[in-house]
Amino acid sequence: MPQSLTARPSGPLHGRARAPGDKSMSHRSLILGAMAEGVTEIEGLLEGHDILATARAAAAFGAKVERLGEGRWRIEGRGGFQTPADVIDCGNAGTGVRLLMGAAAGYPIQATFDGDASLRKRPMKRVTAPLGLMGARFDWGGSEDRLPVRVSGGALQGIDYAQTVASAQVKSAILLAGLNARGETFVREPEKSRDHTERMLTAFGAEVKVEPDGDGWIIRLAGGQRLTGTAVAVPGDPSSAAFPLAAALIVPGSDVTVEGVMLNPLRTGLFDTWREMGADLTISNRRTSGGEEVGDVTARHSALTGVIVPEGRAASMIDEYPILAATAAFAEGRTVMRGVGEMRVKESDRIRLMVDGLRACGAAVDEEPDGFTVAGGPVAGGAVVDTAHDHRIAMSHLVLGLAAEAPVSVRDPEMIATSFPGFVRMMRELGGEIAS
Ligand SMILES: O=C(O)C1=C[C@@H](OP(=O)(O)O)[C@@H](O)[C@H](O)C1
Ligand SMILES: C=C(OP(=O)(O)O)C(=O)O
Repeated sequence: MPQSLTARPSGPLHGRARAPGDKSMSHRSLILGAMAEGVTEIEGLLEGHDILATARAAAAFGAKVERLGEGRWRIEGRGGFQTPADVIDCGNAGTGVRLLMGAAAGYPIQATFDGDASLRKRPMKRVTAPLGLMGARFDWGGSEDRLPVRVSGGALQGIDYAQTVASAQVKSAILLAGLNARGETFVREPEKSRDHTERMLTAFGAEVKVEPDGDGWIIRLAGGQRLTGTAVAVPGDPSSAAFPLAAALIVPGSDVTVEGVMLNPLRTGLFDTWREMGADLTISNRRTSGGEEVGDVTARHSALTGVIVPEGRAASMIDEYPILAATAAFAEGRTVMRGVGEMRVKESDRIRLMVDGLRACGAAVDEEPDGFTVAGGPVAGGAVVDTAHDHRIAMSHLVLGLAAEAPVSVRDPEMIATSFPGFVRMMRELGGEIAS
């Protein structure tokens, strides 16, 4: 991958593309497959770097992990994790490390987790605190709350845990640990977050009870349940599909269809928001695949209008605010995004990076502690943007550059491969001019 990539003002984007496998479900299919007894066959697995790190971790914990073909993987679990020989390096993946820590905590083993420079900056206590209450021990390698950390697991007790922020990663870590704890585990969420872990645990034979509770729900799981390997079909990732669809919305004359996009309502907040902005977005060929609703999503160039994004929608589109902000720069009026302080603790401080990048491209943006506002208008472009090695920041600015008045370059685009290795090729095939 070159040191920078440049997107040039492009003619209309046209065509059909297939969304890469969903990252959240890909991590979970490997982890549950490794925890289960027997064979799990996965198709449609995302082969991004985050997921390959989780596949290596699954093997290090004792599962037999084989790649059968493109997106086709076979995992033979041993019904438990063994102490790995080496440090578990989760690379850039918050989801990978947090879910794996939860899974590992349930077994009487020790494992040290680490990651790249970005992952080493991200908070881990949100997961280690509840797992600690369950009885797991954590020894921090450097500063508390940051990787590397050694987990000593086993002999856990179920807990009743009320989350303050709706986080699917924290919920999932607790549930995976709870599987091997004594007694019942409860997780209370203030708002609903993605429910792939609950759905997939059920597919692997566990009983998970979910009850509504205000705007959120209570998830309940009895300890001592066994998982049995199963077949998993991973549908397309709406968070990745968002990039070609966004390009179609902002480049005049475009008409792009992304096939096989997962439409779980806890993941489609961006599509709802774009529609409210006036986007011409249609869904066809709705069907069920891998226990999830999927469809083909078509976006056509649209005159967008700024909106106030409801704060309660944040969890259903938390990774999509960067690309929403890029499209908002082309809308008429202001788009207000609040209640998204979580964006500051992702692969980068995504509020700061988007504010800086959009301003460098000539957009008017206001930054707030837990959000930002983008005022739409002509986007000059003509900037070289810092990505802080964050895949979504890189892709969002490249999409923006396709519709700006002058080219936009991004530094350090190699991280795009963590979630969307085929991004540049797909954008080029659709007619987007992106080159090194
Ligand atoms: O559970 C998951 O697969 C994810 C949950 C979200 O993080 P939080 O749980 O921290 O909100 C999201 O940002 C991440 O990309 C994937
Ligand atoms: C936040 C993200 O992922 P993770 O937390 O797994 O690093 C993301 O993909 O935008």
